[in-house]
Amino acid sequence: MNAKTPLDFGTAGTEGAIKAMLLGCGELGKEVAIELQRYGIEVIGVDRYPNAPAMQVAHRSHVVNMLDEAALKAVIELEKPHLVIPEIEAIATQALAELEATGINIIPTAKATQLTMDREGIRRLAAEILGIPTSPYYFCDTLAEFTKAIEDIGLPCVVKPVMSSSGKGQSVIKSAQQIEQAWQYAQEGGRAGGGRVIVEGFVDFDYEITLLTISAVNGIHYCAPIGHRQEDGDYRESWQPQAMSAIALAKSQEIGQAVVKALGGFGLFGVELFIKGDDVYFSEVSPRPHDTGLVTLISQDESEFALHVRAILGLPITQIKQHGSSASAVILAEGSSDNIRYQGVANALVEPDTQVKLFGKPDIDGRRRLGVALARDTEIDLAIAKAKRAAAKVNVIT
Ligand SMILES: Nc1ncnc2c1ncn2[C@@H]1O[C@H](COP(=O)(O)OP(=O)(O)OP(=O)(O)O)[C@@H](O)[C@H]1O
Ligand SMILES: NCC(=O)N[C@@H]1O[C@H](COP(=O)([O-])[O-])[C@@H](O)[C@H]1O
Ligand SMILES: [Mg+2]
Repeated sequence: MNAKTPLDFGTAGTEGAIKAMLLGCGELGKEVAIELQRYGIEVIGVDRYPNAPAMQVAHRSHVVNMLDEAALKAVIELEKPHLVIPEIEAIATQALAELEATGINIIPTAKATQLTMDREGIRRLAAEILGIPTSPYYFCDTLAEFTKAIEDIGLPCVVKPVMSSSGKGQSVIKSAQQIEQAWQYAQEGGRAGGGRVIVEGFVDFDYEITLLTISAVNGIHYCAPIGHRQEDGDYRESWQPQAMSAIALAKSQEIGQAVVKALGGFGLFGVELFIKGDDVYFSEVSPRPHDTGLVTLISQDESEFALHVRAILGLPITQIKQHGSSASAVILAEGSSDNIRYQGVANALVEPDTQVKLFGKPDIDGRRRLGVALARDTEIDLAIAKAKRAAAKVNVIT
């Protein structure tokens, strides 16, 4: 497994099993759990609610508030996993740092989980320590500081709570009249309640990508760039490969390499970049598989989930085979139900090179991503259109 602590592969459920604990059991963790099991790893799922997608695949699971340091430590001490694999950002990362110091292997490293949980940590690392281009930015604690920062940066600009994800509390400010409202919204959208926000200059990019970058025992590897479209802070469609100039791709890979090396450890990272002409701006990074990378379930011989597992088990990565123009389109639903059903799945699969994945989320209250449609075609535009057609045919009954 990890090059530092090589272990023999064992068999789940027996004495010599390698045990992996997933902190977060959503759709991304579910695919990681499946890939772990393909190597005979014993998988323990942990999330805030029962019957989460990866729990349905894991050997056993625990319902724990992962922001509660004591509760998180207790479940890790109880199970004594060889590998702790964070799947979400909202975790008591201080506890992970303490556990790492006692020899537990936190994927990719406790430092990576700490720096990426807080926008300030990762932004200062990238821009101020590594010297990577980013949007201009300020961190603010009060409305007065916020107003001053916006004057400096200029409009339009983007505000985000430092601790948030999936667009929560995030808004684009286009006129001075929106400043107070945006401040309020950011105060309500933070994971840890109100507090510090980041104000960023708006990057008028041509397109944005996720560069899946893998740090493995035999070096750094990249997947083909993934383009994506975001709406209300969440991705709607992603595609691979995104066409890019050779210069922009080389710059993107250089940034990916610098960031993952600074965060350390083995695993796959989702490096989010904005591209304008040949210029590349770093936005943020997930030290784990990325939602836009769901497209790799159809676009590559080994998905981002399989590659993450390969890397964290200390296995080499040789080649990553890409199957050509591919796309994913999310199946988003709205409603309130604890008996979600799906109609039209057969109809969604009538076209060749189309797949549907239903995550198995046990309930919905508001809007939630419940599945994804995947497609391949001869051109990117055709693949995106095909994936969207398939997603639209799945009718969610709440
Ligand atoms: N400075 C910026 N300029 C232009 N667009 C931006 C900027 N910051 C964010 N965006 C847009 O908003 C999207 C979401 O931003 P970001 O990734 O920072 O939010 P998030 O809450 O971390 O989302 P997720 O958890 O889904 O990654 C980006 O993918 C991009 O489309
Ligand atoms: N952008 C981060 C992301 O995609 N995270 C994925 O969504 C799940 C939470 O879904 P939920 O909000 O429906 O419970 C997480 O567990 C992870 O798999
Ligand atoms: Mg993002």
